[in-house]
Amino acid sequence: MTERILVTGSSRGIGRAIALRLARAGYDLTLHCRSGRSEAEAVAAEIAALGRDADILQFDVADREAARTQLEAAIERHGAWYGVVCNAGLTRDGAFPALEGEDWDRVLRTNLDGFYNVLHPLTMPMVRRRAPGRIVCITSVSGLIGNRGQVNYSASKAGVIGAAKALAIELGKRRITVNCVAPGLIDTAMLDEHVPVEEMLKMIPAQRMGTPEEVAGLVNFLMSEEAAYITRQVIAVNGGLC
Ligand SMILES: NC(=O)C1=CN([C@@H]2O[C@H](COP(=O)(O)OP(=O)(O)OC[C@H]3O[C@@H](n4cnc5c(N)ncnc54)[C@H](O)[C@@H]3O)[C@@H](O)[C@H]2O)C=CC1
Ligand SMILES: CC(C)c1ccc(C(=O)O)c(O)c1O
Repeated sequence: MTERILVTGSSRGIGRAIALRLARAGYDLTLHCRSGRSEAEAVAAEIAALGRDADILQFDVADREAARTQLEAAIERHGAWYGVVCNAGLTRDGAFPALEGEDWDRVLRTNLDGFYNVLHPLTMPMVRRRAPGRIVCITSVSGLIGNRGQVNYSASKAGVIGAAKALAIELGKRRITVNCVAPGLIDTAMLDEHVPVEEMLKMIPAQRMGTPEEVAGLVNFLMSEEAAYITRQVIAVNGGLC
């Protein structure tokens, strides 16, 4: 049977590129969105045109109950996933003195709690498959070195890196790898208006933004059999930014 991979936040941007890349590599997909149902359906149609299957889940990753209910129901339908890409995430940028509690909470609830809310219901079913598995978390250069105006976001992504490294230890013996991909500045429609793109370009040796497809290529490799001995790592895709 074809292996199936869940990609959260795959209706657009980096998540969409990852889903399409994985479909081209021969996997079936579970797409996921919060509100962009019609965009997710368009991605599913592209995947069907590639000859692969795609179903769609819709929930807020910050909503623990909704995530568990939907994920457990999907496992009932098609069994545990071979792979999971925790990609859904958001920014609410602002200089720290001006950062509202709401901006802190929203970013931490989505990016860090989302790790628990999505992966906790899936991990034991993955273990019970008694087969290799793959977990990839999309973090950020912000989680590695911090970034001005992103105290909340940097904390959330650094938290995910710590969580992923710990989970990699717990799952290592089960042949389930857990890695982080840390993109730098990637050209998506949703780059926060506060991100000083021109300033950042000066610090990037490659002198350009990355593309979602360049992130997707690495995720595809980490999903492959060839990557079985790579776990507990954070791999950057950032044009040399750090
Ligand atoms: N664009 C960039 O320069 C960089 C992006 N990243 C990370 O890459 C990932 C994807 O980002 P992009 O594609 O650029 O952004 P995007 O905004 O285009 O895509 C994010 C996706 O996550 C979903 N999402 C956000 N909050 C959600 C929630 N509470 N529940 C369910 N889904 C939710 C959105 O609906 C969207 O589909 C994020 O984790 C982001 O932090 C990391 C480094 C750089
Ligand atoms: C500082 C990093 C490169 C960054 C910048 C902007 C966004 C965004 O607006 O989504 C990110 O997610 C980042 O990780």
